[in-house]
Amino acid sequence: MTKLSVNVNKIATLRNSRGGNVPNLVKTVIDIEGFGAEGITIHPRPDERHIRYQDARDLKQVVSTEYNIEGNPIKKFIDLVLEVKPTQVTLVPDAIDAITSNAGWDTIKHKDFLIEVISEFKRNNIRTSIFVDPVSKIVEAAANTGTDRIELYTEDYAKKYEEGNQSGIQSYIEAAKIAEKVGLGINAGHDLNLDNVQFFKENIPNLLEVSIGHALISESLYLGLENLIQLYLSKLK
Ligand SMILES: CC(=O)[C@@H](O)[C@H](O)COP(=O)(O)O
Ligand SMILES: NCC(=O)COP(=O)(O)O
Repeated sequence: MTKLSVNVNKIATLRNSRGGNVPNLVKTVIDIEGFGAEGITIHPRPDERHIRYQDARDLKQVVSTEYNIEGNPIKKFIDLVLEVKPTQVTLVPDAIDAITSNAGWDTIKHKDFLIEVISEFKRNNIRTSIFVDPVSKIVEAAANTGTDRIELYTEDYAKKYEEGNQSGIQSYIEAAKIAEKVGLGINAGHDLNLDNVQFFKENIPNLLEVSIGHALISESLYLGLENLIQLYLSKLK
């Protein structure tokens, strides 16, 4: 069973674009869970361009499924996560000016740092996951950090799948086998969508969770527009 965790960064992006509180992030999250999602993911960035640190606190009051907070473990982020105490923290090595996450951890080079941060979260009973590329030696070394899980960075898979190249899954299959061997749980995310998620799941049977945001929110616009246009037309008759 693979859990679907909905990343709601883009709901916050839309809200922030106008000021005010439309769409209402808290209400949207309650509804997303009501519609069956099994988790909520947020990725507060230091400039708070979408999720604000206060959103992370507000959502803690309403999330009733798995609450996953992703981000680069700078001090401000670590303090926030220790205060909010989500179900899971996912550590991502984001550059400060990154438009979106674009690389996984080097678990060999940053082993000592990761051990230190992960042990602090685990002392506080927060499950940990680290964002990694599907590279055998990186996944193997992830086990030395003490993390509970890895999140496989799926942009490369998604890009190749869109080009019709299904062999992009191979490195993920290898990575998943190694993760299982060294006792790590497996999550996945980035650019997963309605077209590519099933093939990924079918090939990674021990996949515990996917977090999906950008495509899912975009798809919800496309899938909702026809209905909504009819509703507006009926008001304007
Ligand atoms: C780690 C990851 O792949 C996602 O959290 C992604 O980076 C979403 O962040 P943005 O919504 O800021 O692009
Ligand atoms: N961890 C990945 C995530 O939360 C969502 O990434 P994306 O679907 O917005 O690319």
